[in-house]
Amino acid sequence: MHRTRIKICGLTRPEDVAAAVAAGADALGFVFYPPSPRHVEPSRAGALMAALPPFVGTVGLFVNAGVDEVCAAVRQAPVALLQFHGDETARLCAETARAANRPFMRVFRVRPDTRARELLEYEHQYRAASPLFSGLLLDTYVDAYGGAGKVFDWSLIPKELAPRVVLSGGLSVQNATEAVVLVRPYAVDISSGVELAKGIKDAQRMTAFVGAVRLADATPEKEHTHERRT
Ligand SMILES: O=C(O)c1ccccc1NCC(=O)[C@H](O)[C@H](O)COP(=O)(O)O
Repeated sequence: MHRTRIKICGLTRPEDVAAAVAAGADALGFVFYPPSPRHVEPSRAGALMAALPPFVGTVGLFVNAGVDEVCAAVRQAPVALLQFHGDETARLCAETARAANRPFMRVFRVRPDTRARELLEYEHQYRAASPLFSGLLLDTYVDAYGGAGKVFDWSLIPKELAPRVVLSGGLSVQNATEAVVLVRPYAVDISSGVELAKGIKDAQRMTAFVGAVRLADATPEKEHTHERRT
């Protein structure tokens, strides 16, 4: 049985970090994008991370940050993985990841007219650009950069790509089981769906979300009702 990994993103408070870990999150995300209401200073994120037990992954989310900015952030908050959520080119991701000495995830923001082939080519492009590329995170395209709680059409994800992707965008306690049963992604990522307010997480919703994903993991494989495009 596949165990879908779970990342909870946009943590800003020690009590939320503790609750996310208690809920069973595999990884925690810290938003290093000052305009975001979920922004944390790297020094604060470093302090939040210092309280973590072993085997909990940490991710630093950046939007169009410069190489120096990313390197300075990871010195204060030694996240295990970078997440590039803006318009960073493959070359810039490769250069930044090398300078920061960290693997990275690239975000693709899916639009209604995104084609399956485009997703596969995008993944290929980033994989070819750097050995530090660790995978694609699929989020929903919105005019702002993210954490908007909007779902995209999961049937756009090619079947061969699904087991490698991190699925995000508008996931919630209500839709998590369906999303995981339909897509069978490597991992899921949630932020606004487990919030009381922006940057303030809800312990009960985090626990319920993890439970909804585990329910999907335990649900036997069946024919996908969504037709996958190629
Ligand atoms: O959270 C933000 O404020 C944010 C700002 C800029 C870029 C990305 C941002 N968040 C992305 C995420 O938290 C997740 O990776 C993911 O997109 C899930 O978001 P949600 O739809 O709210 O669950």
